[in-house]
Amino acid sequence: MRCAPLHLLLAITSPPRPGLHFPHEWNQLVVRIWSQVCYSCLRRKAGKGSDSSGGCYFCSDACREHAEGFHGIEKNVDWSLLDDHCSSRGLKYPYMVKRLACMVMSGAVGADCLDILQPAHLHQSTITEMEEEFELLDSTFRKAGFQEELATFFTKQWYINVLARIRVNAFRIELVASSYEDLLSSAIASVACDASVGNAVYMLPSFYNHDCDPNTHIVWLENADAKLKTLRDIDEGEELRICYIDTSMDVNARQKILAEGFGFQCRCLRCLSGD
Ligand SMILES: C[S@@+](CC[C@H](N)C(=O)[O-])C[C@H]1O[C@@H](n2cnc3c(N)ncnc32)[C@H](O)[C@@H]1O
Repeated sequence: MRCAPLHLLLAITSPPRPGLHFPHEWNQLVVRIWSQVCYSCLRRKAGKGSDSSGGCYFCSDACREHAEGFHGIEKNVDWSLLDDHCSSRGLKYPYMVKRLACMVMSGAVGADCLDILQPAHLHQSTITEMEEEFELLDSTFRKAGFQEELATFFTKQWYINVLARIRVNAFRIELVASSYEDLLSSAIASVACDASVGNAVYMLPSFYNHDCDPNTHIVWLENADAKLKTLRDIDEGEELRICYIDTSMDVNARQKILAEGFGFQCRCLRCLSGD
């Protein structure tokens, strides 16, 4: 998790303040977890709505068009083995690699589109797990007849490289409820799927470093469009930093989570002062 949960309360009780806006089109990858949100942009389904695209809800024609290429591939594949694998282990990121592979096959993005992002440092045991996941995804695609489309890019190394970048740079998206009914639905969803409606990798926000006393935070109100808001006045030239974890923990707990979850030793001023 990369943003402190505090933003949920702030956003409900105060009107949105102007901030830097990262529109949905800037996302390389958005994957939903909760089915009650738009397949493409993660906007919450209004009322009962209708699933008119093979059980998938799209909030607008624009979203349907945006997803046309990768959805066209995804709906022709039997994902049950991957679903079993991920749900039994609580994994979400393999779904992002799967989505990226479908986007590459449909020509929406290049296979190297995430290469600019910093990868996670991986232990050999993690690489072995990723190799097994690759085999599973590869055979799933092949069973569905996508051999030719995979041939140009889909290798074990590609899978590991992409997943290593997603692990460090993906945001967990929690949408703010806009009505009491929504709030109830969110509560149910949070029990069922860990409060998040999806995950996304954004290009520019991936370059923000972490700080245990951040000067900005990222919020989502309606969909996967992200806003960067300041938490205090920012001096000219000051680096914008967000927090990747819950910063209410003590320095040892924070360092442990950042080392184990993100693979780095935090060198922010708060940590350096031992606070
Ligand atoms: C999402 S990336 C941030 C952008 C990255 N610095 C870059 O140049 O692309 C996260 C990585 O940045 C580095 N990083 C971020 N915040 C840090 C901090 N407070 N202390 C030390 N390293 C940090 C770590 O290597 C971490 O894995």
